[in-house]
Amino acid sequence: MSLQNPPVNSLSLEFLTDICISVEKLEMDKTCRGLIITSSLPKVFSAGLDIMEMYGKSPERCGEFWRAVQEMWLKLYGSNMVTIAAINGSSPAGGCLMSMTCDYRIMADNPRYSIGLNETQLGIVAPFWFKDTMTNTVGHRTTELSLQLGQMYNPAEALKIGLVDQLVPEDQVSHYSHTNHDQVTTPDRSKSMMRKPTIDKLTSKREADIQNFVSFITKDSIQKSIGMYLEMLKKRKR
Ligand SMILES: CC/C=C\C/C=C/CCC/C=C/CC(=O)SCCNC(=O)CCNC(=O)[C@H](O)C(C)(C)COP(=O)(O)OP(=O)(O)OC[C@H]1O[C@@H](n2cnc3c(N)ncnc32)[C@H](O)[C@@H]1OP(=O)(O)O
Repeated sequence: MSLQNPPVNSLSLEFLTDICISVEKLEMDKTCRGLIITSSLPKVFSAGLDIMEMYGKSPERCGEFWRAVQEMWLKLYGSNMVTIAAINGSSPAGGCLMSMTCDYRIMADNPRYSIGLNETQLGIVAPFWFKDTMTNTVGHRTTELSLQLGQMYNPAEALKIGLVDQLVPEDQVSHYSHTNHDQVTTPDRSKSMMRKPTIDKLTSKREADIQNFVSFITKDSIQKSIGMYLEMLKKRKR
């Protein structure tokens, strides 16, 4: 599955819905042995959630958006397929979350790229299931530090903390993803055993999580922070 939503593969409601439909189709295809997620765009795996979906939108729309974010996570984290993230560009926030849902992460060894949960930099708190996914990937202490600082990691740092499993030359990300994938032929039942408690936690609190998101994101102070962050993104470009 090659992500293609220019300019930066931001995860809008529409794009998330497309991703969920694609994953669902693959999940039902008995001939499909697994999934490699990568990006068709240069330099960016995914810029994370589409910030415009969280800025100036109605509570109803925000709720619909958040349900789609949850759905993407539930489908990928709970997938019966062997999943590999072939991270061929930067992957902040929701992009990092998406790659952490996979069984294995291969990243292009380009020091210009970065990956991490940077929500704190936007003035927002990472939701509990983002935090749980990171804890399951890199451990409690690293997650605590990482979330408090909104830390982004270059590939070498990401490998060191275990946020990615392997670094490869930029032009060989696809090759290594397929080679690794071929070595794992059957999805292991230990995957669902390890992930079930985290998945059950969100499933049981799904509606409350949507309500929390909507009331948090529509607050004037949070809208102001997001607006300032958007301005900063645009200025940085010039
Ligand atoms: C009680 C509490 C309960 C619940 C809590 C609720 C919680 C809220 C949780 C919300 C969770 C959020 C997770 C997220 O994913 S938020 C998104 C975070 N993403 C980022 O911060 C990424 C920002 N982008 C970048 O760093 C760079 O763009 C990137 C490195 C990805 C690529 O750099 P490049 O130089 O190639 O491109 P740019 O010139 O920067 O960008 C091109 C245009 O794209 C726009 N852009 C970038 N990122 C986004 C985005 N995520 N959403 C929307 N638009 C984005 C950027 O502004 C440029 O636009 P133009 O200037 O061309 O118009």
